[in-house]
Amino acid sequence: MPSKKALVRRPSPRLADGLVTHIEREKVDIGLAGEQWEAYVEALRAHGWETIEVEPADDCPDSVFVEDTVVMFRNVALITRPGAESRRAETAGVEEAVARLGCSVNWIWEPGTLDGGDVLKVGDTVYVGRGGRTNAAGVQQLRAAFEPLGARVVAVPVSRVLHLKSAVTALPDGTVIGHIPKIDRPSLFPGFLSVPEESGAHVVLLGGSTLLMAASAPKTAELLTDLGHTVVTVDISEFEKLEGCVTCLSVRLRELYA
Ligand SMILES: NC(=O)NCCC[C@H](N)C(=O)O
Repeated sequence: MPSKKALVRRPSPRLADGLVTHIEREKVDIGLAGEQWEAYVEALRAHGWETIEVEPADDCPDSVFVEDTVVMFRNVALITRPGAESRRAETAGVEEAVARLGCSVNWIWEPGTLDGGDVLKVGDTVYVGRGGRTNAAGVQQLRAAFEPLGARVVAVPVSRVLHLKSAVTALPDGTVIGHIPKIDRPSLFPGFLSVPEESGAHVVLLGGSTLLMAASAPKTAELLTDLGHTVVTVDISEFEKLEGCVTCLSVRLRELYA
């Protein structure tokens, strides 16, 4: 039976100092962020996910965005080397957490850089965004780690947003969804559905046809509901101010070998 475990990481008290690259900095309400994080974790739990808290990294403002620090393929955890130097200290605690879960651990090495937010898995196809955070060496190392396990790694350019998954994610049937103005090459994705809002491009697959989405994309929620999906929404406004989205607040572990 597939495991439904998800890694999450409590926000740092320094969250408000998190990086912003493609948007204007706005004041983050740290108290509200904490409440929104609890509600996000509760939404995962309510849909059958066992959440595992990675040791907090209070000195790392962006540590709540745990998805960027590790990429899973089957039972292999590829610990990243984040493109932003200020985020590199985040990986140690995550490495410990995945090792404890029995994952086989592999690493991105210098000069490679790669953020988990740049990796979108659709079945055995692994799309990797080559952009501001992930470099060519990082893409090569991802290929070397996952292609021998049966992955087909497809590199795609990303220039308009922080990460590939800021622009596109995928529905349970494999359809890639995205907001066209934010995508460099929509034609690279077979089975593409355009959505009306930028944050509508971000879905977490909770199981079956249930999707977790940000409350900031009501038109897309309506569109996806009309296509027969069940949409669960959470308000993540404080994380969106730091270019975070629903995907980056957890790492879903579906194929643990245990
Ligand atoms: N995967 C993601 O979408 N991560 C969001 C990271 C946001 C953080 N402020 C950063 O710039 O690294």
